[in-house]
Amino acid sequence: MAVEPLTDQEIQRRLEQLPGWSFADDRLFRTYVFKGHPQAAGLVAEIATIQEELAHHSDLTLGYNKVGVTVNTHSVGGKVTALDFELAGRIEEIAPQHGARAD
Ligand SMILES: C[C@H](O)[C@H](O)[C@H]1CNC2=NC(N)=NC(=O)C2=N1
Repeated sequence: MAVEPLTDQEIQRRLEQLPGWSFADDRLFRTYVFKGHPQAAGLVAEIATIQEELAHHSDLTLGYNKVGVTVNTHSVGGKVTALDFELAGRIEEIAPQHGARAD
């Protein structure tokens, strides 16, 4: 499957379906906040599994009770593609199960 950078217009359209996610500097990003560290780390572990399944990987930061997710597509020079939205959507589906809330 050929993957191509999305236009800014298409990115904005897709972002409307992903509350909490932002776009800047050719990246999609979001921060989740948790009750404590085990919950935050649990989300990171499940994201890692999804990323292996999709063969698409975000940059993750794990703090005490926060997880930061940043993603773009390296193979097109670091632009946002449909693959980034697919990963973001998958993360949104599972984050509530870890007690995630908005930053
Ligand atoms: C071979 C492997 O699927 C590729 O290197 C994948 C791995 N994960 C990736 N992740 C991201 N974010 N962008 C990529 O282009 C990418 N490429």
